[in-house]
Amino acid sequence: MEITEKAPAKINLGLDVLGKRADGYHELDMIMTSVDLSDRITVRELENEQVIRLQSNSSFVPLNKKNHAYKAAMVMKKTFGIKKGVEIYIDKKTPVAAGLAGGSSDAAATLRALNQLWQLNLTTQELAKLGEQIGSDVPYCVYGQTARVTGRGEHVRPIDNPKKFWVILVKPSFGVSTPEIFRHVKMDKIQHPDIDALEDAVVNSDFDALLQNLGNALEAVTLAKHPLISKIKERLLASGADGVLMSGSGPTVFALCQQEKKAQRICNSIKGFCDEVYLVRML
Ligand SMILES: C[C@@](CO)(OP(=O)(O)O)[C@H](O)COP(=O)(O)OP(=O)(O)OC[C@H]1O[C@@H](n2ccc(N)nc2=O)[C@H](O)[C@@H]1O
Ligand SMILES: Nc1ncnc2c1ncn2[C@@H]1O[C@H](COP(=O)(O)OP(=O)(O)O)[C@@H](O)[C@H]1O
Repeated sequence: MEITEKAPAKINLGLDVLGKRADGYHELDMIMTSVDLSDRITVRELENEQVIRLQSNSSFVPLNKKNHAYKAAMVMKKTFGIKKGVEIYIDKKTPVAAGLAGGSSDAAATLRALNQLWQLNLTTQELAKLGEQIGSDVPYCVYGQTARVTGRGEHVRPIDNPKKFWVILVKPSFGVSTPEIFRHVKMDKIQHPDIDALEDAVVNSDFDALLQNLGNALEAVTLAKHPLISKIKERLLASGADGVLMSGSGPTVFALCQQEKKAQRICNSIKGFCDEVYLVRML
């Protein structure tokens, strides 16, 4: 038997850093949303073998136990004492180390797929709880859609039926290490976005208020190391984008648009400036 699950990329419409915790992680307050740029995870039972075997079309993902999909399978096997082997194929579409949670989403999709393959009947909440062992973004990726996410990333409150916008993703050619960006956070320098106001804007489908309240406390930290991100933001604004922001710890920048034609125009004009540009929609 073989099961395929989609692993959509996420963007952070808002990200606030509230403080550093005793365990070294940071307390966050975020509004996250998934977009229709997705990897595909296919799991297949291996006969007479207990191993977790990984394959991918991408040379950018580790094909070993460091892979988030591998970790997800290992957590499932250990937690439920499963003695079966599995082959996991990662069809990679989301750029790696981009602030789009590609690896976390692969882990979440692997949890969902193995839940079916091994007939475990786990709920979304139970899968998200298992996801905490793999990475901070995995619980959100188990839920997907749009959500307010707090704590280290383990508290996920879905926001129902938000209005869907067009999203232009612009990924510079370099990647960014999330731990390194968090290491450079100085709490007394952080600019705090208003995440309550942002949630109200999302709930009320108020596009103007949404644009006013887009904000990412990590943006200034990553910008200081990578000035090209500022240039991309300027270019997007000059091309007519209404609101632009860096996603997560970066370096991907996104722009939001209500109309497809305008989004297409902005997308075309930024393509000459940056190689990796995607026109997608909120899920
Ligand atoms: C910043 C965010 C925002 O959505 O996204 P990305 O930029 O990675 O996509 C996430 O919080 C990233 O989540 P994830 O990439 O799963 O992080 P983890 O693997 O758990 O942690 C990697 C490292 O980031 C730091 N970290 C992560 C989460 C958090 N709440 N506080 C932290 O300080 C820690 O140094 C940790 O060792
Ligand atoms: N399935 C996977 N897909 C992408 N990256 C992975 C995966 N498994 C492990 N990684 C590693 O995780 C790191 C972060 O990758 P990714 O999840 O794409 O970034 P981000 O958290 O910035 O969105 C990379 O260094 C990569 O080597």
